[in-house]
Amino acid sequence: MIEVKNLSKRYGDFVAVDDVSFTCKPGRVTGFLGPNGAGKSTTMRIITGLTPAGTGTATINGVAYRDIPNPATRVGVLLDASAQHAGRTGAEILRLTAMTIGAPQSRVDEALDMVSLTAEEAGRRVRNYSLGMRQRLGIANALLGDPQVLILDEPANGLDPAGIHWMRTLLRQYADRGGAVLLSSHLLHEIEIIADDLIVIGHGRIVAQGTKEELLAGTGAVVRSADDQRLGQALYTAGIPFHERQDGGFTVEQTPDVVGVVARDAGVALVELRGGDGARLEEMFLQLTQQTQREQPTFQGVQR
Ligand SMILES: Nc1ncnc2c1ncn2[C@@H]1O[C@H](COP(=O)(O)OP(=O)(O)OP(=O)(O)O)[C@@H](O)[C@H]1O
Repeated sequence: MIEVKNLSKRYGDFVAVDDVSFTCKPGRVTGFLGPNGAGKSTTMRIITGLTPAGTGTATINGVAYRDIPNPATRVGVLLDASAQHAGRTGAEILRLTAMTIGAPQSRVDEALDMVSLTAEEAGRRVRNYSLGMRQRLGIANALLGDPQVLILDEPANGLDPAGIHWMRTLLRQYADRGGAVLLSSHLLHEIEIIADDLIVIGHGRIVAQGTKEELLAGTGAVVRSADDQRLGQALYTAGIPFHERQDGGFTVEQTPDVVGVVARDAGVALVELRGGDGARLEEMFLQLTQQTQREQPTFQGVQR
């Protein structure tokens, strides 16, 4: 189990991580979601002892990472898949890690198998690997010591949709055997596919956390009409809170049937009316992303 308590980190006047607390439980895949620069990597670097915390604590099974003897046998870490030695082959990198952490060499083939890298691919130099292959190699490296906890920074970067599904299966099986996984992503859709629990971070602060079902459930509605101005007026008059959506229409804090009645009474024809599954999370994430980017946000599966 990973426990982060009241973690903060400043760089000069800039607060990169601001009073962050969460736990990652065994048997669960926890997604750490936030736009670029939100503070995900900094938090993960603090958990893995690479960056000192300003205030607060981060422990793995009750112990700070730096105090764990032979940590790779307890915690598998992948923070930067591109940081692997480009001149070595994948197999060489794994053999070296196995030697360093005292894992049997037979574990190299097992790890390659787990990430579906073939013997031929493992024999190639890493400089010739695609980003997706580097991610697989990095995960194999993290799994070598048979750890109970995995910490992966943007592991789905460079994976195609089939690769993302493959990763979900791998991490699901790992969690089902009792492992705890913390993985970060700046893509809502990606994390929706892979994670059981979600922690959403923006500007260094946690803005939402809970199970995926809790966060995606939402009781609201998404509505689009032929006359949004009139519909907005009718919702306002009925005292129902709503927010304009980036892509037109509204996210409404009421059930679709109530919204339907308001629209009917106002004589507004609806183009779309559905339950707000994840709508609030999606909106919140869009806003966070927009605040941290100068250009229009574009990320797959959300922007239409
Ligand atoms: N060593 C450092 N010195 C100064 N600022 C830093 C340092 N490391 C990180 N930051 C800043 O802290 C903020 C959080 O960065 P971090 O890398 O944790 O974000 P992130 O959520 O992982 O983003 P990304 O998805 O882009 O990797 C950023 O604004 C970054 O510029």
